[in-house]
Amino acid sequence: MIQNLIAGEWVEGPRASRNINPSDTRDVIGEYAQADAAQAREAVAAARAAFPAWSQSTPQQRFDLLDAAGSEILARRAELGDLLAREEGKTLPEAIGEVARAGNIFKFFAGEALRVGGESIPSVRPGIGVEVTREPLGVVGLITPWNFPIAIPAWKLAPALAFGNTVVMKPAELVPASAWALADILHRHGCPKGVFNLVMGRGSEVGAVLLDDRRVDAISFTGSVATGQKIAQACVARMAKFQLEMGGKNPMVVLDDADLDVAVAAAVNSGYFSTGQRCTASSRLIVTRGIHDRFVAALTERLRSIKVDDARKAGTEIGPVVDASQLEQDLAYIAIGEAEGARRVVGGEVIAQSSDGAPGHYLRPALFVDTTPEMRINREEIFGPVVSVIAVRDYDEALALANDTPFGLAAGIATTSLKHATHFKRHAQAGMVMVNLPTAGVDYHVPFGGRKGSSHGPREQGRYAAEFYTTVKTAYTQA
Ligand SMILES: NC(=O)C1=CN([C@@H]2O[C@H](COP(=O)(O)OP(=O)(O)OC[C@H]3O[C@@H](n4cnc5c(N)ncnc54)[C@H](OP(=O)(O)O)[C@@H]3O)[C@@H](O)[C@H]2O)C=CC1
Ligand SMILES: O=C(O)CCC(=O)C(=O)O
Repeated sequence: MIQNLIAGEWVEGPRASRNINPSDTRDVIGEYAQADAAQAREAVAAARAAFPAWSQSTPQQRFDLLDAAGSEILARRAELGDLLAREEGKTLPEAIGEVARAGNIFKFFAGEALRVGGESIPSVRPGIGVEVTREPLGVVGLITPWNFPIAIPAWKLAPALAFGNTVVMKPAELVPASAWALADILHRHGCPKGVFNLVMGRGSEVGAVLLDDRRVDAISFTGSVATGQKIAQACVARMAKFQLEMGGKNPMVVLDDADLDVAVAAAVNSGYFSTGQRCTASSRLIVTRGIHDRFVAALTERLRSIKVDDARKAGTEIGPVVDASQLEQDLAYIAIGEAEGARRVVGGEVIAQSSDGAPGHYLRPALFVDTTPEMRINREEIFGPVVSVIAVRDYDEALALANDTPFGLAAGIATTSLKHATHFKRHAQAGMVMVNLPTAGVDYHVPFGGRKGSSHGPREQGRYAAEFYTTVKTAYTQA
């Protein structure tokens, strides 16, 4: 059994879960310990006990740990990428890219540990000095999803540690291996006992402890809206700080003046790569009528030839869906789209096996046209390779529809018009806007997050991560 890390010790769980490869469901990656509530509480106690010393550690100590972890992750990107592709099902190049992203995130926050600063501001009263400093929060609980098994843990964990917090992390049950690799790396590089604790297990059990235990000062979560709402309620009830990154129904606008190749490439990447399982995926393509037919024809042709296969096979462009229940959700939405009167022009068929005959959760990427904004497929997050096209008259109608959603994570536009690109950047109601680029696949050193129902709390990543992982103190001194 592959163990949890609690108080610097590797510990068995009362149960174990099997980590299954979605490209070949006969392939069991390993048996991973599942912590129970009692072990989760032990992990919280360990993090609490480790906090005083870690919060007083020098920036050099934190830099050294994070920098060493980053170097190892980068050096092992091919091996860890293979593991990630095997447990989650994104393609090998995507998985290796994600591992590199995680390594770079550790390096970035190693630097941030050295840069934690403050301000000295003259008081409005004579003879008084004011200092503004940032302090760690205490114990931070990290609850992470399955779709970015190493990058999301990294972008929560690295800033938490850089700013002097101790951590209990609960990765998604479906993808324990990448999170375990992070724990192993930190442990071997001398992370002090209790500073980082890994508790793999069920959200309803292990996650629930993190939400309810008063010794946990803050929660950072990425996942579904439904779970995010539960987390918000639990944190508000005991006044814990929290940060939520949830779903998206991200629009990509394609205008008549767009470069067709650029628009199709951005749509394919945004909508279908990583099997559409990204909160930044564009699942609504809002297309003006002058380019609509050409765009749909070119996109359909590209999708007909796209290679859906084993995630780790050379040449695969789209891997499997992560598991049977997500595949069921994708198929249910395809049926809903058809029942709503949308026309499926390509894809949507289950493929039972890889090209080598391995049983997996494969789905041909689906495209709906003749859709209307009020259809459920245009309002709810599907989280699979299922995309719809909405035809519009002009830019103004496109912008209005792009913003007509309860979500606000990312929004894209394909256009050669500087006027429309500039206007869209200003008026898209989203946390991230992309011009002539996919909406998914973001940089690791700049803020990440959204508005409306997509996100709550301060931004993640880049310098802005300090807003969540520190608390500000204002000190007055009479000389
Ligand atoms: N925006 C995004 O980045 C993501 C969105 N999603 C959306 O969510 C849907 C469902 O995916 P799913 O993985 O079930 O998402 P969840 O929101 O259920 O899972 C995200 C994390 O929260 C944990 N969790 C679940 N329930 C609780 C709870 N009551 N208390 C504390 N933690 C909890 C999960 O644990 P565990 O899984 O181990 O039980 C996991 O670690 C997807 O189909 C997709 O639409 C999913 C992933 C990422
Ligand atoms: O698009 C990306 O690079 C990040 C997406 C993401 O964080 C998510 O899907 O949860």
